[in-house]
Amino acid sequence: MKKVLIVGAGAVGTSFAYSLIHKGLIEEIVLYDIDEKRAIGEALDLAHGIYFTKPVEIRAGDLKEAKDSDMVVITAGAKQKPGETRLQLLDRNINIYRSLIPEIVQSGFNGIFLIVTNPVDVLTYFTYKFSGFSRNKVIGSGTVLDSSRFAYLLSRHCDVDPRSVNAYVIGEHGDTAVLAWSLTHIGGISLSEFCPVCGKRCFEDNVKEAIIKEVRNSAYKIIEYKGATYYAIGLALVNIVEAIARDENRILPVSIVHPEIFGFKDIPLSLPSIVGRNGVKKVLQVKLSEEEERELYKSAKLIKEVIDSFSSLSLSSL
Ligand SMILES: NC(=O)C1=CN([C@@H]2O[C@H](COP(=O)(O)OP(=O)(O)OC[C@H]3O[C@@H](n4cnc5c(N)ncnc54)[C@H](O)[C@@H]3O)[C@@H](O)[C@H]2O)C=CC1
Ligand SMILES: CC(=O)C(=O)O
Repeated sequence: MKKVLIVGAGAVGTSFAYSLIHKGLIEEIVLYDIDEKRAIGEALDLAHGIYFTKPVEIRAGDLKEAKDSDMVVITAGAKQKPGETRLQLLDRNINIYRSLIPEIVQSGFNGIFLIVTNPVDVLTYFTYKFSGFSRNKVIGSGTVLDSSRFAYLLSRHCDVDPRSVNAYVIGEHGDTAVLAWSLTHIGGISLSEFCPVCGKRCFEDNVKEAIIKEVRNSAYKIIEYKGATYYAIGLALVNIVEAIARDENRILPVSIVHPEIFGFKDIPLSLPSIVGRNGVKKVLQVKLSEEEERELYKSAKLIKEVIDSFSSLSLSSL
């Protein structure tokens, strides 16, 4: 892949850029921020480190740079204050997207959007609507980060490397995120079979509930302690970009706008999906437990309600 434009050179945008320059996947990285000086300063700081990484050109630029970019990754916008939900950011961040997306499309951009700004699912939906792009080319980072948090916690409980844990969080990247225990495997063994192998019997005693709570509350805790989350999402974004750049067909729980889920039309949420050069190639039909299905329904219903309450307002300005 040749060129990536990062829109928003704040903590998330620059953590992503910092992780990306170590990979040697991209020839050119351009940082754009409404705060022009910030973008120039961050690009220079990163560029001075290229001596120690892989060859890449990194510089600041404007939105016209989208024209020949393969991907535009959008991290611009407000972040949560301590205690604030992701959905509470929508009325601020929708206005940014309403102006950014048409400008990016008008540049002639024809690549893949990767949406990161919160609430990520709802903004993935509005990017899809504002851009007119096909569903597979408008991707939200979705629950890729939540899934890595889930795998990390399981790896610590089960005393195995997180990379040997296959775990998915699906649905909303938010308070209704669904931990899909029934899809979880460790070294190819389902969790219920792994427990007796391990012998610690740690999934008795409400440990499951504690893990669900910890995954859903991770962002709140980190924001309370240090103001924002950015390193893990930066790495998660590199994982998604790598799957696209190398046409890997990697299975990732990214968010796209699904034509219909539970009878709700045009619903953005995350399900395990095959990701390659053209974005999402296929969404997997996963078999969930009844409880997980109920939780996923709740997640879809909430997203639908939020979209409906903003739709007339936001789409009328197109
Ligand atoms: N999807 C996910 O898993 C995650 C999403 N996030 C979200 O990412 C977003 C960014 O977070 P941070 O980087 O920590 O915030 P930040 O405040 O450090 O950076 C945001 C940047 O956006 C820029 N910006 C604002 N309006 C703009 C516009 N119209 N055009 C270009 N740039 C503009 C600001 O100048 C600032 O540099 C937040 O919405 C946050 O909630 C954060 C972590 C994980
Ligand atoms: C902020 C955010 O969305 C996260 O860290 O999950």
